[in-house]
Amino acid sequence: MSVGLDHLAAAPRLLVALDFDGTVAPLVDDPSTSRITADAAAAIARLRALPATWVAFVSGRPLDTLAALTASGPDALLVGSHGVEVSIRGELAAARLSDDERARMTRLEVELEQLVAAVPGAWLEYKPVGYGVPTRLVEQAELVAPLQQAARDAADAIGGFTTRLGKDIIEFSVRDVTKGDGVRMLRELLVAEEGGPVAVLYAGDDVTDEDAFAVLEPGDLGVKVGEGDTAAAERVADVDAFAGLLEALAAAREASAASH
Ligand SMILES: O=P(O)(O)OC[C@H]1O[C@H](O[C@H]2O[C@H](CO)[C@@H](O)[C@H](O)[C@H]2O)[C@H](O)[C@@H](O)[C@@H]1O
Repeated sequence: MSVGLDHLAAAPRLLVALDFDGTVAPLVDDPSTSRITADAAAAIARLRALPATWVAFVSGRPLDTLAALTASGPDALLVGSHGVEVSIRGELAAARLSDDERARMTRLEVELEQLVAAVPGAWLEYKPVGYGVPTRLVEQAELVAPLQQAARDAADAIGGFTTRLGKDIIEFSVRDVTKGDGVRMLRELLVAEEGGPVAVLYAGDDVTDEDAFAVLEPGDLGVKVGEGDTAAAERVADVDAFAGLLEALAAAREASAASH
């Protein structure tokens, strides 16, 4: 076990904040079929059962989808839509779009629908504060870059969109909020409730997770799942390896709790 995990195992208060796709659930072609692995689910259940230990999901997924995919109960801490939507133990902070935001989304929707219709295998994800254009199933790989550029141009022409390039997806949001904002909010919430510092483990696999790694503080640990540039201090190879890390953390924290 790394020094980082030892430290987290003994931390007086611990927040385990997890990205979903590519971190606890393997990437698949159809996002509706994504499932958290049994090993990750078991480790998360063990962590949740420990004192002063909280598990949150921080995802680009819409909040309702994230809640369903993580089988979240009333105690869940969820951040969806890359930080825009929040649900704290059932208390929902949904995104209320202004008339201007709604109008810009409608304009972009029309343009994106036309663009994906012209590229076999492309389709449109309709999200509460924007759209995703998944390209995983695009039949002709050479059409992906032009599609993404045309989608980017359409969003730029309308204005006011945050663009994110993820794994086989380009996404557009009318809100400039990030997963980093979500992690910061979760930490502040727990610090206020518990009256003391909270160590954070954040894990993620994609570029959007770098916003969360960027808000980590001394005593926290960032874990990058898979390849790619990262500011995270640790890296594991894949979803299964990360489930192993969660299991090791759960075991070490159980031992730490038993010794106090
Ligand atoms: O922040 P995350 O929990 O990682 O969610 C980010 C996006 O995840 C989904 O797309 C990704 O997973 C899909 C299913 O495995 C995969 O087909 C796609 O290539 C990945 O980019 C989801 O569809 C998006 O809406 C999320 O924003």
